Amino acid sequence: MIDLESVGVAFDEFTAVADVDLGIDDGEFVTVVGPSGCGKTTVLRAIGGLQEPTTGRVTIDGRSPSVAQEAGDVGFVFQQHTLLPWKSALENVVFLRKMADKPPDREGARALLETMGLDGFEDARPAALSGGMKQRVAIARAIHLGADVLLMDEPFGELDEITRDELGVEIRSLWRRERKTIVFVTHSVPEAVFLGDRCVVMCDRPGRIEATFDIDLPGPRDTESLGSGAFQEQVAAVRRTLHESYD
Ligand SMILES: Nc1ncnc2c1ncn2[C@@H]1O[C@H](COP(=O)(O)OP(=O)(O)OP(=O)(O)O)[C@@H](O)[C@H]1O
Repeated sequence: MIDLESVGVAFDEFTAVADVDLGIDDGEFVTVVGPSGCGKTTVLRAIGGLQEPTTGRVTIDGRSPSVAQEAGDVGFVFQQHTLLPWKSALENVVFLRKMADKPPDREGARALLETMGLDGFEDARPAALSGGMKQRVAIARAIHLGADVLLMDEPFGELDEITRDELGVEIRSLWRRERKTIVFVTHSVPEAVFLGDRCVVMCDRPGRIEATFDIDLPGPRDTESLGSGAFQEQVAAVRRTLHESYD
């Protein structure tokens, strides 16, 4: 369980985030959407122990985020893939486990790369991979770490729309299989609705939670559901909230 209690973050005189209260259950897929600068990354960094809150507190299973992170229980996937350029795809996936002092599992890493559609690219260096493939490696690395909590900051932000949609479907099926807790930050309302079981809408000045939506879409989520009426209605409701916050 991730718990944010009255979390505020200020940078000198500037309040980036104020009064964020949010509880995230184990195994939940939560998306955070809002305009640029509303504090989404700051909240994610506070959850991951990369940003100390100025007020309030964050706990992960009762521990401070930095303790959870050092134990290898929190994995990150950023917009920029952050792979090591001199290591192969496979080595990039396995090395974080080494850093976290977890037992090596090369076969597990290989199988994960295969699941992510990277069969045959295990020995390729990042420079030889497309943007989408690099992000697949970064996601495989975070999952292979064995972390229960995955924090994702616009991981598909630099990808074309079709690759985004496909990776969205893949990340949902990985999540269903692995039952990780995922917190996923995005600018894109359709992406937030498609991926999340719960969508947290943030607004700015100062950054805060404006509303939370339970996303209920019938049937499995695949690229077909992007055209469904239920999906469009949920997207419209989130958009309305974002626009109203500007009035
Ligand atoms: N280290 C920092 N020092 C000073 N100000 C910062 C720092 N980090 C973030 N900010 C400010 O805090 C606010 C929130 O930033 P943050 O990156 O969390 O927003 P965001 O919603 O993730 O934006 P984007 O979608 O553009 O990535 C912004 O106004 C930003 O300029």
